[in-house]
Formats: sequence, C-alpha cells, structure tokens
Amino acid sequence: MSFLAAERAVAIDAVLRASRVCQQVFRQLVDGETITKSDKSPVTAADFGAQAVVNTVLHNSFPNDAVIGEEDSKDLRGDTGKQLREKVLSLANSVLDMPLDDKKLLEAIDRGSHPGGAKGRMWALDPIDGTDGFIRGDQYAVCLALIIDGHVQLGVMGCPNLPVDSKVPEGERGCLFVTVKGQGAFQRNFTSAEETQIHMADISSPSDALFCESVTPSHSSHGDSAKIASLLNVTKPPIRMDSQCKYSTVARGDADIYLRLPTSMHYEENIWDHTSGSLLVQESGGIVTDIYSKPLNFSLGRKLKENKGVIVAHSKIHSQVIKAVQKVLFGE
Ligand SMILES: Nc1ncnc2c1ncn2[C@@H]1O[C@H](COP(=O)(O)OS(=O)(=O)O)[C@@H](OP(=O)(O)O)[C@H]1O
Ligand SMILES: [Mg+2]
Ligand SMILES: [Mg+2]
Ligand SMILES: [Mg+2]
Repeated sequence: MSFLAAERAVAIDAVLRASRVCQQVFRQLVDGETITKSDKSPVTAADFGAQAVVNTVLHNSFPNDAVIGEEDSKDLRGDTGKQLREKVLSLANSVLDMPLDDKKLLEAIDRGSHPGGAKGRMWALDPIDGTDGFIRGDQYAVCLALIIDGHVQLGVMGCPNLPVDSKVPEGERGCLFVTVKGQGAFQRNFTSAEETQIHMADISSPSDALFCESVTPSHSSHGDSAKIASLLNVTKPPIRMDSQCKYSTVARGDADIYLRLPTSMHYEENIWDHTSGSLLVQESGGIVTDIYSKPLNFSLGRKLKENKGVIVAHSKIHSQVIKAVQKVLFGE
C-alpha cells in the first residue's frame, strides 16, 4: 500500500460527507441564519455541521490523531444555542452512518481545539473556507490536511461549486482535489472516484500570467496586487474568488499566480486557510512562500506566526514575482 493510503481514503470520505452538509444548508439557508463571530467573520450551521462530520469520520479511523479545526461549540451550547444545535445535529446525522447525540456532537466539534506544534500527527480542518462565498452562492471549500512533525503530507479539498471543467462554466460542478506529498496532485468529481492528475500551466514569463486573489479587499490588498501586476506587465484582469479554490484554480492551470497581500502587518494567517491548498500547488509544479520568500511554517501552532502574506506561482516565475512584490511593498 502507498504512503498514507488509508488516511487518503478516510479524508476523501470525510470531505465528501461534509460537502453534502454544506450543499444541503445552502439550499435551505435563509436570512438571519448567519452568526457573526468575535472577529466579525460569519459562521453558519454548515460550518459547525461540516466540522462535526469530519471530526467524527476521522475519530472512527484514527482515534489518537489531533485536529486543529476552525470552529468550536460555544454558540451551540445551553438554551441560547439549542435551536442551532438541533439543526446542526440533524444535518450531521443526515450524512453519518452512526447517529450522534447532543453530547457527542459538541465533543466532535471541540476535538478541533488542538493547539498545533512541531511534533506528531495532526489534521488541520477548515470546515468551510470562504464562508462569505458560501453564503453568496459563490466559491467555498471544505479543506482537510494531515500535518506530520510540522510538514503537510496530505491534503484533500472539496469545492462543491467549482465547475469540473473550467472551459464549461455552466457544466457539472463539484470538484475534489487530493494530494499526498511526493505522489502528485489529482482532481476527481463528486460522483465518480476516477482521478485525473493535474498540473500548473507551463509559463515562462510573468507577463503572460493570470492572477487570482481574494474577493474581500480586507483579506488581501487589491491595490498592491494591481501595482505588482503592472510591474510584471500583466495585462489580463485578476480573477477574484473566495476560498482555497484559488489554490486549486492555480494547481489545475486555470490561473498562474495567487497573491495574498497583507492589509495589516498584525494579521496572522490561520494554518487551515493554507494547509491543503499549499501542498496541492507544490505537487502540481508551483512554489508557495510568504512575501519574504520564506516557506510557510506549519509547525508553530494554529497560526502562521512567522509568515506574512502568501505568494503562489509556477516554479519558473516565482522569483520574478517575489522581486515585484518586494519592490511594491518595500520599495526594494
Ligand atoms: N484580515 C484578514 N486577512 C487575511 N485573511 C483573513 C482576514 N480576516 C479573515 N481572514 C481569513 O480569510 C479567509 C477567507 O479568505 P479568502 O481568500 O476566501 O477571502 S475572500 O472570501 O475571497 O475574500 C477566512 O476563512 P473562513 O473564515 O474559513 O472563510 C479567514 O480565515
Ligand atoms: Mg471563518
Ligand atoms: Mg478559512
Ligand atoms: Mg472557515
């Protein structure tokens, strides 16, 4: 059996089930069902349901593994959380083989509270990355990755709204991206287990590149990215897309550069916003660093404490992109 074959199969199963939860919620989502968290970001029943489902599936196969997950059960507890808790419970049970009760639901969600670190096996989970996109009906992703001794070894990303073939945007939607370090990057759809290897587009000059970046300007500076594009003589307008679908879009050759440019030097990126996506790009021919050209360091806890921003490009042009980034950000 190949390296991490069992983990790969379990992670695919977990992400497919969690994606079904998200799709169900979207069909039923009504105004007023979004909670605003203390950092002003949104969360829905689907974020909690997807985290409960992934953590339950992982626990059934790998009970000793730690999980670093975005959500916690605070908003689902007590009388005030009863209505949401019931909804999340019924959603989770609709895709699980063995039903959870209230207690097991909350426990499953809170198994995502691991602090992270440099030693051992730990899964990083973003039950919905791009919750803003999810609420709008745009792109979002269920992102799960396995980190061993501080290095991402396996990544699975479910993108329910992403067209299977970008040349047929109105065609079938729902892509699953799977990668194990050293084994390449693969795409399949939600309805068949057949996998196709993906590669970044072979590009030799940044001027031919297509950029992608966040939709929300507070997540990545649109102004700085326009200056970088102009310095690199890029003429095509950027693709704006929510979530780690940006990484998968670059990995399968539909865009060439992903820039995440800090809007504040105080913001620390969450590891779950980059774990599966960064391995996917590396396994399809790209380089992922921060704005200082440092590799992303996933061994320092729940945040990328020693990195600022993220710069993704094909290995042939990454150093030229970094030069332009540094010129615009630091005048170097
Ligand atoms: N200030 C700031 N800077 C950078 N990143 C931030 C910031 N604030 C929040 N977040 C995180 O952004 C995650 C969503 O990123 P996206 O690239 O999808 O942004 S966007 O939706 O396209 O605007 C989002 O992930 P989810 O909460 O999982 O959606 C947040 O973890
Ligand atoms: Mg969030
Ligand atoms: Mg996220
Ligand atoms: Mg999230």
